[in-house]
Amino acid sequence: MSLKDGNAYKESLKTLNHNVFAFGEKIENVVDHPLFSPHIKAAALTYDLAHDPSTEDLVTAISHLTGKKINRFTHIHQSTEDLVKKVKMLRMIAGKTGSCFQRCVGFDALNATYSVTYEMDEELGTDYHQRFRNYLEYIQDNDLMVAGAMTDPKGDRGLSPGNQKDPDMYVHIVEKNDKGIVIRGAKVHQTGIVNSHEMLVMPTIALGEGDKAYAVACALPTDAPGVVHIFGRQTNDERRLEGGEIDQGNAKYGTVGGEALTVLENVFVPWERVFMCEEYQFAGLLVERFASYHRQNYGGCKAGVSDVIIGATTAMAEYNGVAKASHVRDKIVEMVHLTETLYCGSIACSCEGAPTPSGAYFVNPLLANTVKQNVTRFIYEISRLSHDVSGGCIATLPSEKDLRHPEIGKYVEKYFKGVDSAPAEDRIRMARLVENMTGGTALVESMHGAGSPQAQRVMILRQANLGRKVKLAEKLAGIKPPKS
Ligand SMILES: Cc1cc2nc3c(=O)[nH]c(=O)nc-3n(C[C@H](O)[C@H](O)[C@H](O)COP(=O)(O)OP(=O)(O)OC[C@H]3O[C@@H](n4cnc5c(N)ncnc54)[C@H](O)[C@@H]3O)c2cc1C
Repeated sequence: MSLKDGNAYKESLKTLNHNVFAFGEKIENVVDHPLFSPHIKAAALTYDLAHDPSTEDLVTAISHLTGKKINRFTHIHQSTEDLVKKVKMLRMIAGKTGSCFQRCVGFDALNATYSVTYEMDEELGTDYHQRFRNYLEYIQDNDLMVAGAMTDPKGDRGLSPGNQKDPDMYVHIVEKNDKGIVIRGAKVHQTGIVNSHEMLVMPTIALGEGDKAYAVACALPTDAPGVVHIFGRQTNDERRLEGGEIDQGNAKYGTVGGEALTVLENVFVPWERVFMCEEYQFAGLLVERFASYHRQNYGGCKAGVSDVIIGATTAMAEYNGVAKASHVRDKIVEMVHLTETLYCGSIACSCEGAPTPSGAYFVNPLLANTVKQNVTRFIYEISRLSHDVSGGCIATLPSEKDLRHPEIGKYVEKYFKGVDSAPAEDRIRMARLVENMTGGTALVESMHGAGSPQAQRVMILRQANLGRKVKLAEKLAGIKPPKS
């Protein structure tokens, strides 16, 4: 099958029979629904750009399984060049959407599961890797969008999965039979899942022997029987239902990815789609590998999003007549500096990547975790600077309906005008874009997406090799190692 374009992707979603709820209603057609369509357009762009001669080098790759041209979002990294191209692709697409286009989670889940199943088989004599390769070929050949389903609801965070009062707080295996397994529980914050074809389930945390029922990795269609998706609310999402476009800020592509709570109510998964079944010893490795790939992304996509925020902030400074003020220029420089620092980290962790035993390339995990740690701070600072320069109107503007109103529209236009050369509507549109990209849901994604800050600090400490650093210091200080 050939590479899908955006339209073919959207049409393919219409054939899904999935169980999606939003605002207390069952949604029959997510593709044409105003709540979902911005997210779907963002994902569709990842399909269209594979056909654009100016972007196809980044957005396509050659499958190492089949030798066919595939969408990069279904590719297994074969070199550090592939890792670098991933980051460049994410920045390029985010610059066009100004929001999340959702496909990196599944991309990272595919890469992590690929290498970890290989290592499991080597150590345990299982046959998960070949199963996974068959699944991957199916995904690549049909150019499918895969959601990466890691995060469990977790209930009481102070208790392990098996000690929760409600066992469903982590996805677990409730039955094994000759045909497959039955799983139960839920995954939360699932980016793009209502417009994905498949979901790849992974454990959330490292597990001990007592929790082996929770050691499960498997793939299932998003419309499998027993799967229910409950779409999450976002800041100002009801503006999509009002008609008009200015008040949405980014009417075409929305905010963040469109996340859902996905309930798995006794879902059957055939053995050919099961890639971990009780091998608790490998849960931690799968989590860490996925997390590092995912943290690599953030200096790519967030740099692309920041490019748009910097552009919007610069434009606001011009509309306000303050673009030449030295403090404003300095704040814009700081925004650029923070953005490029994020990008440097993502490029560096890619260049410093190395092959895993499976042959798939993995990022440098210390640098990848450092990037994501920076994102939890820098995007907040970039947004703060944007708020500073743009002015209070990003929080107080009247609605588009007031702007268009026959009686009072003239006042909105008159009193929200800045410099004479720019129409008031341009200033209002840009202010709404800043509002959309720098507040609420958009900010929280930078904090918790790909794991909360402490999760990165744990990985940073583990990777930091403090012993080597102590030895460097001891040598210079003239401290002799103890005689053995
Ligand atoms: C916009 C967005 C998109 C996302 N997309 C996806 C996705 O596509 N797929 C997916 O699988 N996940 C996704 N996530 C989930 C993301 O990985 C989680 O939000 C993140 O791992 C944090 O988990 P949590 O939200 O349950 O917060 P919590 O784990 O509750 O964290 C809250 C605080 O509690 C602390 N904490 C948690 N547990 C402990 C503990 N045991 N001891 C001490 N402190 C603790 C944390 O460090 C943090 O400071 C997404 C999240 C967001 C916000």
